[in-house]
Amino acid sequence: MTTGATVWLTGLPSAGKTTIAHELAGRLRTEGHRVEVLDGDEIREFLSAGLGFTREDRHTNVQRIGFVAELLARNGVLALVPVIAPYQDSREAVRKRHQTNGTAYLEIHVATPVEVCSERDVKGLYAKQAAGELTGLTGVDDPYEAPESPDLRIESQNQTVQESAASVYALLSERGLA
Ligand SMILES: Nc1ncnc2c1ncn2[C@@H]1O[C@H](COP(=O)(O)OS(=O)(=O)O)[C@@H](OP(=O)(O)O)[C@H]1O
Ligand SMILES: Nc1ncnc2c1ncn2[C@@H]1O[C@H](COP(=O)(O)OP(=O)(O)O)[C@@H](O)[C@H]1O
Repeated sequence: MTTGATVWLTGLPSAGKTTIAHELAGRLRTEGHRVEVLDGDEIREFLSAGLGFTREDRHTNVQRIGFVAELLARNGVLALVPVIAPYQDSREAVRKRHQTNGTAYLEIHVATPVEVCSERDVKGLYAKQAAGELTGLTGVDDPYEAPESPDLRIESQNQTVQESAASVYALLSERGLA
């Protein structure tokens, strides 16, 4: 069985987490790795149905995803997790769960500045917030606690999608995980 790992991509809405995860997943699958992308939106439709965006609900969401990712990773899957995870203590709890089980865990900060994210505005959330139709948007009127020492920081505004995905791939390779 190949070695699994959780690769958590944290960052603001529209930072590029999902795009990088899918680009990387394609490359890893081509090479024969077993890969799952635990997409935030999908998880919220099923595993976390009914949860909102309060601090408590976001924490619960992140712990559930961390639990599933660890199970997958422990069984040889590369679990790619493009989920905001705005709170340091939530992310730390997920890291600890992996550590306790001896499962590899990488934290990638997709550190695209909020100005760039709000211009990309893939889902129109920044526009909605600006129009007063939405409150509690991460990075605008809700907290985002940036990781202090992630395993990798990606400045997606200065790179192509392929370059960003390649930098995560390089890290996995360096750690003997790809
Ligand atoms: N208020 C608010 N704040 C932040 N994000 C919001 C909000 N409302 C809806 N969304 C959309 O929900 C998507 C999934 O969020 P996550 O599960 O990744 O968030 S969290 O970790 O539980 O905070 C998240 O997906 P991404 O854009 O892919 O990051 C958002 O598009
Ligand atoms: N280097 C890059 N990495 C990732 N996305 C990028 C990059 N450069 C531009 N983009 C664009 O930014 C947008 C990011 O959207 P998405 O991946 O849905 O963000 P998130 O999942 O963080 O909300 C996409 O339209 C993508 O094509």
